[in-house]
Amino acid sequence: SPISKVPGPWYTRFTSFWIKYQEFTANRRESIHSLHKTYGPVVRLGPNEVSFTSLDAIKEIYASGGSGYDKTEFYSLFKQFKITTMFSTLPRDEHSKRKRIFAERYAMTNVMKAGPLAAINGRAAAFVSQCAAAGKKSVDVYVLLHCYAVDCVTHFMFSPGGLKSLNISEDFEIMQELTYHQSLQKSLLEYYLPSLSPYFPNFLHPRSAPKTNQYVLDMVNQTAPGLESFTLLEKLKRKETGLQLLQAAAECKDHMAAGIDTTGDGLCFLMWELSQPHNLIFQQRLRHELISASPDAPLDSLVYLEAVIKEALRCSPPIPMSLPRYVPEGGRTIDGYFIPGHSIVSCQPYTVHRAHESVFPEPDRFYPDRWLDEEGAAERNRHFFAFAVGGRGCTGKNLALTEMRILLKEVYSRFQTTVAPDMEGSMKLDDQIISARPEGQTCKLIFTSV
Ligand code: HEM
Repeated sequence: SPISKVPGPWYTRFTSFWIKYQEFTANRRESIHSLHKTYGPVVRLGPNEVSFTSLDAIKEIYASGGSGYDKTEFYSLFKQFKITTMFSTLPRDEHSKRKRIFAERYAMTNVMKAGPLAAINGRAAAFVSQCAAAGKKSVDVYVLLHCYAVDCVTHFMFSPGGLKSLNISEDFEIMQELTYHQSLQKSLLEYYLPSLSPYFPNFLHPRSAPKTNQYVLDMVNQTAPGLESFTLLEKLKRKETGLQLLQAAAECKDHMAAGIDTTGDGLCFLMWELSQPHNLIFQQRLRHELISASPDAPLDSLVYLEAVIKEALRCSPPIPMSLPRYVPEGGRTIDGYFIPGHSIVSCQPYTVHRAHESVFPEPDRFYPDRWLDEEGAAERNRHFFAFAVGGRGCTGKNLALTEMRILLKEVYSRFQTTVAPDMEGSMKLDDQIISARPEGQTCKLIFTSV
């Protein structure tokens, strides 16, 4: 195979066992990263799989023809209620039809309407009041940020039926169900051994989420009028979308899952970084900008706030792993290598953000100020891959960024955060199927009023 000419360990010419083993042991991301350090921008992961890091490869794989190459069956793992959603649709033509339904709801013009903003501001205020109430005691922001993220996304989809997991214990249980699970190996077993899956004993199946399922079905089946006009569900229930109720429910559940760990973990890594003693200087710069900005200044015009957000998502992208795609029929030449049709190709945000030292010097260092320099700004933005790119890039990007901006403004214009003395959990990236979360699933900080 022409893939045997691609650099990589000799055994990857003959077997995909090595990369599957890395996947099962939650080492796929780190292993691919170290292969790129050894072999350069193109590496062979198996007889039929290659990983890339260059901008040209990103454009070809994810943005050629608008949406890039088709997704692989890996994404079938993300079906909801056994139904294929926009995220788990593999062919790009089918995907773009489905995407048209969502585009207007996730556009900045809709996210910035008074309704969604009031909901996000309300949840940010609930977050801040819990931090203030803790006084000198530590606050586990890992928990509260997951509550914040699930509250915001459910308000966006179902208002006035959004969750209040920051305040209501039944809603808190839904957040817990979505956040605390260990399904990496179980999901991979289903993916690699689908025909055996019906015979697996119960403990080998990924944990179900009965409370979440019931909540989403209740929201979708409710017939009483009153769904706010900006909500996703209001759009999905319209006849012209052609969606059955269960399809609408599957999409909503998918967006709920897509919107909780990503935004929650992204904010958690960010606040953790800003709370390190050697990074308090960046926190001070952020606070200075927030306090001195005019109250009417749009949040996306605050350059230091943007720099902090981008730097956190660059260092610890919530979806840091390979986004696999099939090379189209006939094969394609990518970064100078001919790759046959139906081979699997991918780039992983974690490595794209670290492999180009001329664009991001000292790539492992959290250094928001790098985003302020006008020189090289275009290159940095082009290499920013946390939300992916092209037609299959993140649909919820505008919502996620708005949630992040509002929460950070509320927190850092009021408090200084520092690492709590009783913080013992590990903040190492712990890989899940495609996303990664803090290993200890806890992040204790002290909030001191300023
Ligand atoms: C910081 C927060 C977030 C990050 C870093 C992020 C990142 C990403 C990435 C990298 C992808 C592409 C995945 C792939 O191709 O395999 C993606 C897709 C997606 N994201 Fe996000 N996401 C975030 C928040 C959200 C939120 C809040 C929502 C919705 C409420 C959302 C909904 C989606 C959906 C529906 C897709 C699938 C798009 C498609 O197939 O066309 N995301 N996201």
